[in-house]
Amino acid sequence: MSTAAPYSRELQIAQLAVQRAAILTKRVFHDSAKGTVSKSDASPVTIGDFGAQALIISALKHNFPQDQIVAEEEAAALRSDGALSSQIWDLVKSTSLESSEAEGLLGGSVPDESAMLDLIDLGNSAGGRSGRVWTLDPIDGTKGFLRGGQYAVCLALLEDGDVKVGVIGCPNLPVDDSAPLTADIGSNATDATGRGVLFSAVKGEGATSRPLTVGDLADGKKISMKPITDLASASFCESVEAGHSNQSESAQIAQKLGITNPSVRMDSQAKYGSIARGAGDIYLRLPTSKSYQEKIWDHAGGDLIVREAGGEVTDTKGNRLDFGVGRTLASNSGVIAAPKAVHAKVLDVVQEVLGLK
Ligand SMILES: Nc1ncnc2c1ncn2[C@@H]1O[C@H](COP(=O)(O)O)[C@@H](OP(=O)(O)O)[C@H]1O
Ligand SMILES: [Mg+2]
Ligand SMILES: [Mg+2]
Ligand SMILES: [Mg+2]
Repeated sequence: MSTAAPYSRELQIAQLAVQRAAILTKRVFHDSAKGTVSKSDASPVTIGDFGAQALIISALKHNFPQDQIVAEEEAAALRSDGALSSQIWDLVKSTSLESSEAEGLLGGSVPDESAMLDLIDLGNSAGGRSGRVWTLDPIDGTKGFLRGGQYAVCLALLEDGDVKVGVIGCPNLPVDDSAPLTADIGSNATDATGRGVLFSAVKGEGATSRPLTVGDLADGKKISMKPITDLASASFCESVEAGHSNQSESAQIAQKLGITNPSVRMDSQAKYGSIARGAGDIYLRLPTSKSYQEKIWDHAGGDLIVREAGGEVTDTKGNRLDFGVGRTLASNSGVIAAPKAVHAKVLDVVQEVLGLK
């Protein structure tokens, strides 16, 4: 008797749902009006974020009605702004996958505008340590999305707090896994021909990459981190936003490690995907304040994809990221992702520079 690969249905639905949402975000990306509004924390959100969240939750609800969902956005601002809501509805109702069979697997289109708002709000679960919880970032790196840099559509499944499936769609990354991490990957990297990558991982099954929008889902190629012996030639990446990660501490760390290349600054979980496929080596995210708690949707997919590609991911204290404490990584501080062979060395220098030892 043959048994299906673990989580194969969850993986397939997550990949199709991310592909469909990326069709929507790309449409918005090429539109001059992105319907940007400012959230209560002064961060931006666009009609692309809301639309992508509605489409992905619709697919999850159809396939896994019992599962909890922890998603970044909520519909409150749309319920009090009919014009914004109808702009999003125009996008959502007119975005579908080319294959009608695939559309059928996702449950087809969202019935109406009011159902769309309710779907967006289904992402309000508190998360936690028990049961199945999907975590969704419809557009990660909204600032990158707005400036024409990197962004990612991110979906992951947690079971009892442990990441089992991670899928990250990066419309602006080069398809070629060996394309080096250079500064221009971070900016003016629009989704021209040859761009758009879908990273996936299932716990214990490895990580893959494939073109985001063309070809068969089964075409994924195994990816792995670059074996690295000499840190002098390593490349490291970090946020574009200095408010999200301390860039002067990271420069000191790089110098102490003997890294000679300047950091590559790029938005979103495209950083995790890039190091997982060996285009870069190290991802540092150093806290800028004691009070900010990282969000689980900003890290769950990337954490699994990097670990399945042969990497280690911890916080600055050396602890694994704990996705089971709620909507945030309340018990962690920052992120250090690196190939297994050098992670301890990198962590040691991080702790020295941050005064943690
Ligand atoms: N002060 C802060 N410190 C760390 N991360 C922050 C932050 N303020 C916002 N963020 C998060 O940083 C994410 C982007 O990550 P990066 O800097 O790696 O591109 C944002 O995701 P969204 O763009 O989905 O809101 C947001 O959740
Ligand atoms: Mg946001
Ligand atoms: Mg995010
Ligand atoms: Mg987001």
